[in-house]
Amino acid sequence: MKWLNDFRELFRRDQVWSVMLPKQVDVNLDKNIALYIEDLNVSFDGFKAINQLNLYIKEGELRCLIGANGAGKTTLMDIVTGKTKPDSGSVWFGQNHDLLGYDEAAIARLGIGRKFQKPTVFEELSVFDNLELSLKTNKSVLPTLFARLSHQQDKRIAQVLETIGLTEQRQLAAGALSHGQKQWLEIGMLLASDCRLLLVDEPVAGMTAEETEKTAELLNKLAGEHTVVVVEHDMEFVRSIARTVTVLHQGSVLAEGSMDDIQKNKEVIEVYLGEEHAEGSEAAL
Ligand SMILES: Nc1ncnc2c1ncn2[C@@H]1O[C@H](COP(=O)(O)OP(=O)(O)OP(=O)(O)O)[C@@H](O)[C@H]1O
Repeated sequence: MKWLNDFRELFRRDQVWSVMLPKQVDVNLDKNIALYIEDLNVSFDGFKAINQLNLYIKEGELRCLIGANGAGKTTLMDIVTGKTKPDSGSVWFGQNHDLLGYDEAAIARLGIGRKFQKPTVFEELSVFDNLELSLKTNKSVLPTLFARLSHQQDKRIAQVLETIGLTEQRQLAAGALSHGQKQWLEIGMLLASDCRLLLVDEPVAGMTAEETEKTAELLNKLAGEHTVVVVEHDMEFVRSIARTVTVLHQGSVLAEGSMDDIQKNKEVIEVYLGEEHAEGSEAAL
């Protein structure tokens, strides 16, 4: 009975109809640059928080942004994610998405995700359910009503659990996780939502030494397949993950290079430790 088989196939438990799938976003990365930031300026009540800032992030790189308090790191992240609109300049994702023309939701749909310092997981829900909620599926009413997890989606969650090292905790309520595990879960939620560019704010604040080490491994693992920008104050951690470090100062890029280069940079030493340390010192950055 062919019609019965066809009917069964159509309503299979793990069936995901095309109407349920989100549209794929095309990001042109031909030039191998994920994020272009040029001549960016933002003032708050006349104070220049971002000042003629230029920054290019390569596709698949892991970049660390450092800078003293007030250097403009958070404001920069706010601009990339659409929370703050700059006074002038440009911000492009790949070569075909002018981010300044998009709102926050549209930027998230492009695959740009942010993890704030404080984890914001759904504490009552299991680790698995948190990830399921983040899957990039069509969240409009009809598909949501009929949606069931497909085999592929199940496999995707299993992959993410493996990547973030929480396979054993999959049924545990997120609220019962340690601080470090919650941070990894939140990174996993960005992965489950098919994030291509991850902006990660102070990931190791409040973590134990062991958790910090695991976080370094995780971020290193993500680079390549994802582009990762990490804002961090913990220099030890930055040294352990960064290939390229960008130092922001008064809303502009002060220096860029390997951690070794940055440590020897006279201007950076002056800014961090004051001029008296600049002479012949490789400051304890
Ligand atoms: N909405 C706002 N209104 C007024 N001033 C602001 C606003 N947002 C940021 N600023 C100011 O802009 C400057 C840059 O702030 P920002 O938070 O981007 O720095 P930061 O490098 O992230 O610092 P921190 O490491 O302390 O988080 C600061 O002097 C801050 O007070």
